[in-house]
Amino acid sequence: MQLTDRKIGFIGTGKMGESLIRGILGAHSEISIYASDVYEPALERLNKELGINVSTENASTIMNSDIVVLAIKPQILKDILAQIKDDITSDKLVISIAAGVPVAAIEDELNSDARVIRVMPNIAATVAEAASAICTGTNATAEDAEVALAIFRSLGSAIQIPEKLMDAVTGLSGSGPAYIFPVIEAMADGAVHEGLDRASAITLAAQTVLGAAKMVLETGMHPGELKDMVTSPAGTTIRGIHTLEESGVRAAFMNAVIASSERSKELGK
Ligand SMILES: NC(=O)C1=CN([C@@H]2O[C@H](COP(=O)(O)OP(=O)(O)OC[C@H]3O[C@@H](n4cnc5c(N)ncnc54)[C@H](O)[C@@H]3O)[C@@H](O)[C@H]2O)C=CC1
Ligand SMILES: O=C(O)[C@@H]1CCC=N1
Repeated sequence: MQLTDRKIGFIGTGKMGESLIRGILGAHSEISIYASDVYEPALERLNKELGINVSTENASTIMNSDIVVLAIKPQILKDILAQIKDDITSDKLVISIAAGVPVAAIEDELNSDARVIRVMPNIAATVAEAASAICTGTNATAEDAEVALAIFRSLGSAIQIPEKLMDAVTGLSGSGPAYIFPVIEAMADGAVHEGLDRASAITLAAQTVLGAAKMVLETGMHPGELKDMVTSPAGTTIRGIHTLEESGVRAAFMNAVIASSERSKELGK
């Protein structure tokens, strides 16, 4: 299966649509991308910067594409599906990235033979480091799942999961970059407090998060074991860890993931 033979269309070129387009072009510069949005200045900018085909007509994007990515807000998805229903023929694969919206709710708005896949990517697709999960709808074939996995693996990592776990993934990796950006900023703030310049502090904080993540992924070791490798008896790190534990940092992060997952469930109702 050659991804580069497929034409990919985006309905919605906001933050996530643009992130995915940039990521895909970074991985496969020769792929044909079509995109539509109601906001013309964004389309013009993307056409100028990335050379993609743009239109204010969703029907035009769909007509030109084999794969149609729905990158619009969950709250307007139903209305847009009603508008594009008859343009989505069974030869097209529909990929929805809308948080919370179940595949069945999308299928209900389209013709009965529509091939639908639901994906939860994240904003790090922009730099080909997204963490994505996919699940398939009633008519999506095994090849469709392979195509979706190939697209999202070219933007980072991607796994296939049962749909009932999509809300958990949304709370974890879909929203997760936004939990970590303030962590990087706050760690840098601490070093600025101690006299380091802002730019160096942000670079060191970000590289520290990147390096820690890479160690978890590449060594396969448990994060707790890796933490112990840094923590010398009566050293500096255990002092910092003690302070974090006193602040309830673990409960705070667990609660963030749980709250976000709950919101994803609400969006699906
Ligand atoms: N921002 C993120 O990090 C992530 C977002 N998502 C999902 O991606 C989807 C898009 O989210 P964002 O990009 O953050 O929102 P956004 O608001 O930045 O982008 C939505 C875009 O849809 C466009 N739009 C509105 N009406 C339209 C219409 N009738 N036809 C075509 N385009 C139309 C808007 O002009 C806007 O550019 C949402 O469903 C969200 O749940 C999923 C994972 C991560
Ligand atoms: O905040 C949101 O609703 C979207 C979905 C996951 C990340 N951003």
